[in-house]
Amino acid sequence: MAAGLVASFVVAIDGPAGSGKSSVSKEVARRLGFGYLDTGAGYRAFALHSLSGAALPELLESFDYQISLNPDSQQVLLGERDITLDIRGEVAARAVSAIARDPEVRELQLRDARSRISTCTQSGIVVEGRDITTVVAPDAQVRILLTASESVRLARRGLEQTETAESLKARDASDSKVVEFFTPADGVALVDTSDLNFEQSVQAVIGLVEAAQNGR
Ligand SMILES: Nc1ncnc2c1ncn2[C@@H]1O[C@H](COP(=O)(O)OP(=O)(O)O)[C@@H](O)[C@H]1O
Ligand SMILES: Nc1ccn([C@@H]2O[C@H](COP(=O)(O)OP(=O)(O)O)[C@@H](O)[C@H]2O)c(=O)n1
Repeated sequence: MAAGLVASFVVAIDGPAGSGKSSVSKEVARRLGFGYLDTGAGYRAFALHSLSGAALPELLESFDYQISLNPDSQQVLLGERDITLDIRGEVAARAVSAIARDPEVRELQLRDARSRISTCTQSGIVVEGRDITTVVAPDAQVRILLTASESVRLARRGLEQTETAESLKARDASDSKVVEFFTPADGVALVDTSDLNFEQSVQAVIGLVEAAQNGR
């Protein structure tokens, strides 16, 4: 375990937008009875927080953020405000990559994610984002890079209609300058979901978890 992490069994999943990280991680967590942490939600919440126009030191100081670790009911709060739906919108998507480039914001999110992992009361937790396998939980028992071809990812997002193709491509391009999530780091398993349906993707991840649990 990396310093500060005490949660029992950690499944770390990284990958670009639309690869299936959130939906697959949630379902894996449900089936295994694990907690689920969407670290992108923290960056998206900070992006909405930054729209107040305050300077960065003040934004870092006043960021009051909560997220549940329950895969069946993900509630996100900024202070008293419920931003569960707002963080998925185009406004947050357009603002988030610039925010995610700032080292102080990344440090705050790193501490936040590690603290949530360490307080998870389930037997394990699935944590997904861009730098989980490399920075947040490099010593996780299972480390996976979930990918899919760009056309497949755009089609999946198109079906959801949460973000334009241009915005998603710009976000991936900007994000990949900050952290590497197209090529697996040493010891990270690559799961390409381009030709897998949802259930096959879930099974691929569960298979890797079971192999690690059985010491294979
Ligand atoms: N392997 C898959 N096959 C088909 N659809 C998938 C698969 N994985 C995810 N999806 C669908 O694609 C959409 C985007 O997935 P999502 O989990 O939000 O990706 P990410 O969190 O990586 O951005 C969702 O509607 C999800 O149900
Ligand atoms: N571990 C993480 C998670 C998200 N992020 C940033 O937060 C944004 C939103 O992440 P997300 O996981 O909600 O995005 P999707 O993959 O769901 O589209 C990303 O575009 C990155 O800018 C990050 O930098 N590091």
